[in-house]
Amino acid sequence: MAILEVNDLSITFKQYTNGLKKKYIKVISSLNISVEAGEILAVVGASGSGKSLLAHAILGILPSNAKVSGTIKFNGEILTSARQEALRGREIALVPQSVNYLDPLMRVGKQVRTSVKKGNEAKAQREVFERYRLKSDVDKMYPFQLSGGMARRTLLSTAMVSGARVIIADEPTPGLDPAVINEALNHFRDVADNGNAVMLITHDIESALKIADKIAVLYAGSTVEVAPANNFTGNGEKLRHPYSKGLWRALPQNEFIPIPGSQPHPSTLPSGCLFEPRCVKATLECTKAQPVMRELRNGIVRCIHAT
Ligand SMILES: Nc1ncnc2c1ncn2[C@@H]1O[C@H](COP(=O)(O)OP(=O)(O)OP(=O)(O)O)[C@@H](O)[C@H]1O
Ligand code: NI
Repeated sequence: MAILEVNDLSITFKQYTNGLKKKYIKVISSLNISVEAGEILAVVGASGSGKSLLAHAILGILPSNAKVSGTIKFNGEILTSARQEALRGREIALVPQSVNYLDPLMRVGKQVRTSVKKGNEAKAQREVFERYRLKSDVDKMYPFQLSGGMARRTLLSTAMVSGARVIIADEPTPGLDPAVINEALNHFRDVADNGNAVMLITHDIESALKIADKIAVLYAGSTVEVAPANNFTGNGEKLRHPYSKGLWRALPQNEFIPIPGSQPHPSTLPSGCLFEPRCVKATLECTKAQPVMRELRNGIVRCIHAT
């Protein structure tokens, strides 16, 4: 059974334009993902595709002007806001994208110790800092005294000591040196191998492929494909969606040819398939409705033409 399951998630923001006119912007539409115990799901997609909002929706930390529909389940049970609050930091932990999430007024060693829910706090904190190469003088520092990389390693440590069943890491590694990136990736693999689930949000498909079991590709606020990691190979011939194939081929180590056009802004989404305006396979049918997610060759895809 999936530990974490997101079904048909949509998020709309209510905004006031000048003259106090209300405007609704749909930033996530009909998004589906699930992660099983023992699994790492990597979530990839361009900037603005909705990766962080997905993470914040699961944690229940969206801004108050966000309207959410669809269901999010943890351990088979619906995550209500009361449950989200009870589980946050205990059963579901976040490695936030921004280092501003550190408490500016608390020494970082203490911040990490506070996250330890079981066992010896001091021991767990020192061990995780050793793992991330943070010397003992860092324990007593305040966030403003840390470099960007040290702050990231502190955020990683905070989530890793929590003992959570689900770790959601939102771009956890930018600015870290390759040895520490590898350490963090191996640590995620260990956490998953111990029967937990990891959702790794990243721009770095290459790194994600080293450890992930499945990759979910987001486009303009929706999932277009979820595929086993080993499908990201060769020319992308094993992938199902034209966007996933394009994203894969656009990598510098592959053909390095970008997909023409750009991802639509949430305020001007196409009415049919969200990728239709840029898709070489598009037909009139594609402009009519957003395709549903369907199973195909051991993965899922949102495209009527995928084979
Ligand atoms: N509070 C908000 N109000 C209105 N729109 C928002 C808000 N927060 C995010 N958005 C919009 O929602 C979309 C998705 O944002 P999100 O931060 O989830 O993207 P992302 O995939 O995490 O991008 P990145 O890779 O740059 O971190 C973007 O178009 C963004 O402008
Ligand atoms: Ni983000």
